[in-house]
Amino acid sequence: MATGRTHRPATRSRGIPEATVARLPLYLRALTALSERSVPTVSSEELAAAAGVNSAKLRKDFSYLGSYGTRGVGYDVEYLVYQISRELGLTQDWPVVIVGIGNLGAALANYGGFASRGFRVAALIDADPNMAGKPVAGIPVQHTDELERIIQDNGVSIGVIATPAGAAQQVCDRLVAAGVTSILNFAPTVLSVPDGVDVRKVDLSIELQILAFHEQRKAGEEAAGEAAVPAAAGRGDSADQGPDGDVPAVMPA
Ligand SMILES: NC(=O)c1ccc[n+]([C@@H]2O[C@H](COP(=O)([O-])OP(=O)(O)OC[C@H]3O[C@@H](n4cnc5c(N)ncnc54)[C@H](O)[C@@H]3O)[C@@H](O)[C@H]2O)c1
Repeated sequence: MATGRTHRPATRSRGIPEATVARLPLYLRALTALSERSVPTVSSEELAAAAGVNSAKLRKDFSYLGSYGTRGVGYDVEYLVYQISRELGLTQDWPVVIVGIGNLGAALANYGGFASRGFRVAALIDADPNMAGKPVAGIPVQHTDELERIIQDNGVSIGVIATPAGAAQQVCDRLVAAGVTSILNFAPTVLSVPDGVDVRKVDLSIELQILAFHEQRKAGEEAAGEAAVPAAAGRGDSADQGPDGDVPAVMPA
């Protein structure tokens, strides 16, 4: 999915630009696949192709990590997995709470990809008293009355909001007051948060709208009988993957 920006400045820890941070998960996903196939080294071109990123951009991104590869050999896959995981803070376990366990919240709770990437679902929280105690993905749903205690007991710093839009700001305020400093917001609303709290917004309908824009443009070009537009000039090697180039589907908060 595609990344926009958080409420943090464009440049963050140790001078790594936000756009580079947004691409690190793409490299990590490609590198993990190579690691699972026991591939020891990879060239910047191969890795860039696997991650869907331009290779010059990849080399620049890795230079921020102090990783330059070896000429004629490429990058050491296992070391890069470690380096990127460390940079992203994935070498530690992150307890996450999901608030709003409807269709989307339940689907997220059932998604195995969080745990395998170090994000443990510590609790599922919903305002519906009829859901309290019912297991979703093997975890009993807890009532919102318990929200503050759950956050504190589990040392949760990351919250996922999957409530209706009208409830999202209030849920956000409670999460922040209880100590959450990073929020992944699926509700179609703009959240306001104090300084120091990062919000990332996921909106699949916006991604579809961007694709619709490109579809419309392609149709227009065909109708005008124009010569085929090279991929890099038309939708771009990155423009079709998100607002910030080759980055995942999360929008600015
Ligand atoms: N970002 C995306 O791409 C995307 C995709 C699908 C849905 N959504 C959004 O995700 C949200 C959830 O969608 P859904 O289909 O799962 O809805 P849903 O109605 O199935 O579930 C919402 C859940 O939130 C709970 N809830 C309501 N108010 C609450 C509160 N104050 N505190 C805690 N829980 C509360 C409800 O009891 C319900 O269980 C909606 O805002 C929807 O627009 C976003």
